[in-house]
Order: sequence, then C-alpha cells, then structure tokens
Amino acid sequence: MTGAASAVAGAPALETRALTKRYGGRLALDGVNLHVERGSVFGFLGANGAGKTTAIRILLALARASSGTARLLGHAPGSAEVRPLIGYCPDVPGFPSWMTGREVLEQAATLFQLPKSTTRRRVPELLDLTGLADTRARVGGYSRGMRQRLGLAQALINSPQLLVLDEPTSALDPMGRRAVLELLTELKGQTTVFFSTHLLPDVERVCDDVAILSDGRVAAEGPLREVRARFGGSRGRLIVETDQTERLREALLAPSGVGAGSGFALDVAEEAPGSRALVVTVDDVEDGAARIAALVGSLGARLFRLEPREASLEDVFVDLVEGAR
Ligand SMILES: Nc1ncnc2c1ncn2[C@@H]1O[C@H](COP(=O)(O)OP(=O)(O)OP(=O)(O)O)[C@@H](O)[C@H]1O
Repeated sequence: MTGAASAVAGAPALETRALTKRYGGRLALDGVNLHVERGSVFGFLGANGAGKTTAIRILLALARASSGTARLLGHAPGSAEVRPLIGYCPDVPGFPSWMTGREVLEQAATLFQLPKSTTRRRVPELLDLTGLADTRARVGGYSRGMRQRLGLAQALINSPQLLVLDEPTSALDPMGRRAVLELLTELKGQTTVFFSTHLLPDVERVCDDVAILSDGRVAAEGPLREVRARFGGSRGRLIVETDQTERLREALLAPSGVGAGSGFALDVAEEAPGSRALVVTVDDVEDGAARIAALVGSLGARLFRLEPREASLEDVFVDLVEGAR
C-alpha cells in the first residue's frame, strides 16, 4: 500500500548539494545546489545542453550522480519512500497507441496500487482537469498537446506532493502551451511543481522561483523578482518614448559623430511590436539617460517618457549565459 509513505517533516520539496555529473571528460553538472520550497512552482531554466535533463534523470534515479547529493521531500532519489510521493512526465511521454486516455490512467492507478474507489474518482477528475474527458480517440490518434496533457494526468494519478516535468511545453503550439501552463497554475499551492524549460515567457508566467543553469552550473537562483533585481543590473535598459521614434532610433544606432550621444547605445529595440517606445541598452543607466535626453533635444523631438526598465528574465538570462561564455 502507498498510504504509509510521507515526506520528512520540514524537509524542502527538493534539495541538491554539489550535484556533479561527469560523462568522460565532460562535466554535464558541476556542483549544482538547488532548493525548492514546498508548494512552489519552480522553473529550472537553461539553454539546450545546459544539463537540465541530466539533473532530472538523477533526481528520478534514472542516472547516478558522479558526486554530491539529492533529496526529494527528504528522501533519496528512487527510494521506496519517495516513489509514491512524486509524479514525473518526460519531455516526450510515450503510451501504447491502442489504449484510450482513460485506460492509460487506470493502468497507472493499478501500478500505484490505488484503491478501486480512488481510481473511480481520480481518473475522471484528471481527464476533466486536462481537457481529455470528451475524447474517445485512442492515444495513437492524439495530437502532441493531448499526449503532453495525458502525460501530466498520468503524473498526477497518485496525487503527488512533488511533480517533476521535463520541458512540458517546448514541443507544443501556442494553444497547447497555454493549456499546460494554465494547468500548472491550477496546481499551485496543492503540489510542488519543478519543471525544466528553455522558454523564458513560460517561467515569467507561472513560476514563483527559478534557477538558471548555464553549462552545468547554477548561474542564478531565487524568487523570480529577486533574480531579476539582483542579476538584471549588469547592463541597464532605458525606455524612451518620443514623437519621432524612427529618427531617434537612427540617431541612437548611428556609428559615430551624428547627434549628441551616438555610439553609447548597445542595443535598441521596440518595447512592444508597433510601439513608439524604444528599449535602449546602455552600460551606465544615469549617463545613458542624460545622453538620450540630449539626443532627443538635438532632434527637436518631444519627450514623453524616459525611465529605467526593470530587467526581464530574458535580460537576466542573456546577460548571465553570455557572461559565462
Ligand atoms: N549519456 C550521455 N553521454 C555523454 N554526454 C551526455 C549524455 N547525456 C548528456 N550528455 C551531455 O551533457 C550535457 C548536458 O545535457 P542535457 O541533456 O542534460 O542538457 P539539457 O539542458 O537537458 O539540454 P536539452 O534542452 O537540449 O535537452 C550536454 O553537453 C550533453 O551532450
């Protein structure tokens, strides 16, 4: 029976200390420390090849660490205590094509030895939650998004305290991504969700906490807002809005000599598609603001807005990953 298993009191949902994985001469993970609070939605972010899948495989006891430790709800990966407490969905969940979604979930319930009454309640609940209740098709006829949602439902069958998901949205179209992200939001507070991704907007949308993995190392970790504030400062970004967007952009990007301040802008982008506000990346925010104000004046343009922009997760990510190379 699964009823006896429980988390170690006071233990975090997930913790790794100096987790290291070597493949021959290559360090896929290099001293990774993670701390995931219970009840949070935690984004494990990294570019392709950063080491996310390797870390998840170690957490699930599908691979062995070269050194370091990992604990899930206070227990060792793969231990008899931890298995009933966690749910896992790989990036490409596979199912027998002849089964229906309902049968897949019933089979998973059997594997977890759930009581029949629990299975009768839980299976339709999960089919509802994942939007698969009205589907009669066999899994072989499912779309990629439907498979991903069924994978999630399967991972939730045992009402896990910790859900581990490897790139749950990366193969999905925008509608499928939205459905999965909404699902993760619904789980907030009930189940700890730890998911890997290279999609920054997904993390910004649903995560409380984040770790950024770069070349096998944690480059930043903490609450999303703190990570943005703490690591977003290496370069500054200013928002400037005038009545002459195009002329200002040209002057900012002019290689030298044109206008009062050309040459100091490292990058110029629209704040949003079609917006007349520009986001200007500079080395020094105060100096940059003074130069932009002077430049706007010299163009005879009207200045509506000139302010520093809070770093987005993308700014942080790009700066950290570029900085590490
Ligand atoms: N079985 C293996 N043998 C040798 N090298 C491996 C093995 N598995 C992973 N690696 C290497 O370890 C590094 C980390 O890979 P990993 O798959 O963990 O990254 P990832 O962040 O999950 O990337 P992706 O998003 O592309 O899946 C990569 O350089 C990869 O080539």
